[in-house]
Amino acid sequence: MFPTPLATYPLSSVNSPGLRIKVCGMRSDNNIWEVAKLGVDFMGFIFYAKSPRYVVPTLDVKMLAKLPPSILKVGVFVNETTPVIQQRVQEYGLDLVQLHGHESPAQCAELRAAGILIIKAFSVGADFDFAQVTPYADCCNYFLFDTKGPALGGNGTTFDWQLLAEYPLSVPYFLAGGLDLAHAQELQTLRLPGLFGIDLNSRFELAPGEKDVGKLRQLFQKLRPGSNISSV
Ligand SMILES: O=C(O)c1ccccc1N[C@@H]1O[C@H](COP(=O)(O)O)[C@@H](O)[C@H]1O
Repeated sequence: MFPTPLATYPLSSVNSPGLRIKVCGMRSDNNIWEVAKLGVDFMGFIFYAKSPRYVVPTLDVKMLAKLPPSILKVGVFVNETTPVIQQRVQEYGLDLVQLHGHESPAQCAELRAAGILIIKAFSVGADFDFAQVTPYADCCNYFLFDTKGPALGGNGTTFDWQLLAEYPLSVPYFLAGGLDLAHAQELQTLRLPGLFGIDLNSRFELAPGEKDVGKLRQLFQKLRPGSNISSV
């Protein structure tokens, strides 16, 4: 069901056999470390200068290298050039890139040919058509479905998740857009074809880029009861 990604990353490199959890928009050392202790599977860093979560001025590359390899580091880019993405991947030791703009299938293929693993994001509105996703199926490792809104990401609003009940492809995807603690119960029972993980961002913040670790812990405890969330 999940051919490319799980072949690339053995299951043992991911903490949970259930829904994978990505926490995105991390910026500061202490906060990164505290979130790491929760047992997050993917951690996202935003390399988009117009975002309030832009990471370049605050991120310590050496600190990032100390994260356990079980936490996959995702660089989030918006309409960035291939050479810049490649440079950031090398510089920060990123495991995957999340392309959150209007990147073409050709650019995804180019990055993939360079050995880079790709999460391609799509903005979902009421009129969403999976036909726009199909050309990306052969060149991306994961998809991410976010809510269409005024900003290209980080809008903090949800979309109708049942639109994904019609998902016709085999590429696994992350559910994103305004996920909050209040969704815990719904997420526990959510069954959608291809759903691989969830992406937590602005609804778990004290300030842009500063995650509320207590609130995140509550969600982890609800989604992963009985797991040791402070094992790092
Ligand atoms: O968070 C941002 O500032 C951001 C900016 C540009 C592109 C993506 C961004 N974040 C991504 O947006 C989604 C949804 O976030 P939210 O839960 O609605 O706040 C998430 O995938 C982030 O990775």
